Amino acid sequence: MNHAEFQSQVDVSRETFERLEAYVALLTKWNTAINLVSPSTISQIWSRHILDSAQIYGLAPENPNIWCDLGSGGGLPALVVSIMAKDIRPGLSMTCIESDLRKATFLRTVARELDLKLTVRSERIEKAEPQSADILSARALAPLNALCGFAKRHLRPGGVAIFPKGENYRQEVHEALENWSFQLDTYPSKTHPNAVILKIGEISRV
Ligand SMILES: C[S@@+](CC[C@H](N)C(=O)[O-])C[C@H]1O[C@@H](n2cnc3c(N)ncnc32)[C@H](O)[C@@H]1O
Repeated sequence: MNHAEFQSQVDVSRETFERLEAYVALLTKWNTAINLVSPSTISQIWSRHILDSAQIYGLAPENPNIWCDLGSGGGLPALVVSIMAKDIRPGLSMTCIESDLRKATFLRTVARELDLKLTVRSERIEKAEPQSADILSARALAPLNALCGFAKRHLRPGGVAIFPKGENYRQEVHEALENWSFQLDTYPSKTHPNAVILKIGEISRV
């Protein structure tokens, strides 16, 4: 995908697009050794992964300071968000919690090469020190019920969680509401016809 094609979907500067290209090159290179994304999706990496993550950034409230991404894997959406924020929200600091040591090394390598304000905690989400994040994200990590428990630990009061979900999201919301109450906004995904992005706040146990 070139800058003009990407720009037609998400408004980013040429410098930001070039950083995204550098990230895609590293992800593609490392993916031969570590399974960061499914190898079958590498040929559609821009639509399946980069645009999919970029739309999460687009739903973030104005001026967050602390963004925490859980189960970051190969950096989706954490690295995409961090790259997009670099010039326009320089105050944003990203923390990734990723227990797999090799993936954590990849995240740190990209952050260093692209000079991103990003910290990696290679530990379990359940054990990591509470992050008091303004925004929490998690892509392809766990059912919503479990994500609400993670959010309770790592989101500050008044913070917002952004979770992309597949077509079974209604069932996940139904199950989560047995244990949690929350405020929910649902946005259609721009990259998958039946997928959505859930934006959740005011999470508390029922
Ligand atoms: C399916 S991958 C998704 C990765 C990335 N978010 C994406 O969308 O491509 C889930 C990731 O979460 C990490 N993970 C799963 N459970 C975890 C836990 N309890 N604490 C920390 N990391 C965890 C795994 O190591 C894996 O890298």
